[in-house]
Amino acid sequence: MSSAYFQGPWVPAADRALVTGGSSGIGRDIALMLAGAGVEVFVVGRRMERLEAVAAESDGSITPLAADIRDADAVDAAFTAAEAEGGPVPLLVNAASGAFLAAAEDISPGGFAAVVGSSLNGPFQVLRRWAQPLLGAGTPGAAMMVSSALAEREVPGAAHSSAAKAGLEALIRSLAVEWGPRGLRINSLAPGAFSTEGADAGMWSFGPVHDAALDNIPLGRFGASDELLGPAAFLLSRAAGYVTGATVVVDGGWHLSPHPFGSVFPPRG
Ligand SMILES: CCCCCCCCC/C=C/C(=O)SCCNC(=O)CCNC(=O)[C@H](O)C(C)(C)COP(=O)(O)OP(=O)(O)OC[C@H]1O[C@@H](n2cnc3c(N)ncnc32)[C@H](O)[C@@H]1OP(=O)(O)O
Ligand SMILES: NC(=O)C1=CN([C@@H]2O[C@H](COP(=O)(O)OP(=O)(O)OC[C@H]3O[C@@H](n4cnc5c(N)ncnc54)[C@H](OP(=O)(O)O)[C@@H]3O)[C@@H](O)[C@H]2O)C=CC1
Repeated sequence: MSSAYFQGPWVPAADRALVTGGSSGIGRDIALMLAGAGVEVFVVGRRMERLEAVAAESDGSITPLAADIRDADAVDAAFTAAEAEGGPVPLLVNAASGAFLAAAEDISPGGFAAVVGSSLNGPFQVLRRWAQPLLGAGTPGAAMMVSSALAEREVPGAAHSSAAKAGLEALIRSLAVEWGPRGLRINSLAPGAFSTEGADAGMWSFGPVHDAALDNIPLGRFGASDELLGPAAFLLSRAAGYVTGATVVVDGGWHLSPHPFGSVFPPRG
């Protein structure tokens, strides 16, 4: 995985990065890609043993830091640890998020809060804490928030998640305008269907959802991880120096489908 993604003008915009959700799936792939390009990477997630496993795959350039992004104090502690030796961390990737499929009337207040907390409130606390020292020092930086193609569309069974991700995309537009004049770029990457541990367990292993996705994705298949890494590398590189407030959708055209999930609806209970 590797520095092959960073060539020519596509060099990383900085040499230190913090990646939330870096212990699994999309965040893990991005963390390893950055480390392969010579970037010092801090990976954040709730379970330390999974973070340590990713760190062990690197040559010492990945440091694990356990935190739940819904806990502002824990987020602060993770950034403080990352900043202890090299100062503010100029590159941020927020891939951490959680969701489950459920009919809207079966989503409890606690369930709605858990999903919005990890997909909107938590990512805001991460962005805010990341930006504070950079703004204070006048150091340029670039953030890439992992959104979802479902932010743009109706998705039965994911009312909480689609609302939160749409909020996340609105948030990055506002922050791009507030912080752009002070040197920070803020963008989002919106994946469609990618097989990962978390998404397979929570979504794609549900047969009707998997089949409805395949029926409605214009390119007719799930994405391969390297098809997300290229766009991610671009947003995190100097080549994207004039790109901010943008959402790059990588979904094989799925969000353009008239009815992205057909008539599928998750079972109750
Ligand atoms: C064009 C279109 C393109 C669309 C193309 C894109 C499609 C999107 C595909 C993928 C999207 C992804 O996000 S993939 C990433 C998936 N990865 C993950 O989800 C991994 C992380 N997941 C999680 O952490 C959990 O799922 C999550 C619930 C969010 C947080 O966990 P917590 O431990 O904090 O929470 P818990 O204590 O377990 O639960 C909190 C509350 O949520 C409720 N809850 C939990 N699971 C529930 C469930 N299955 N059904 C109902 N309710 C549930 C509990 O009952 C609690 O409610 P009360 O008891 O009432 O309080
Ligand atoms: N795969 C797909 O098809 C799609 C994915 N996405 C988005 O891509 C991103 C990555 O998803 P994916 O790789 O599939 O999922 P995974 O479940 O495989 O990975 C999720 C990662 O986030 C961490 N994480 C989850 N919740 C928290 C939290 N509250 N605080 C800190 N870390 C957390 C997990 O570690 P731990 O559990 O130990 O905390 C893990 O490292 C998410 O934002 C998701 O919404 C969007 C559309 C489609």
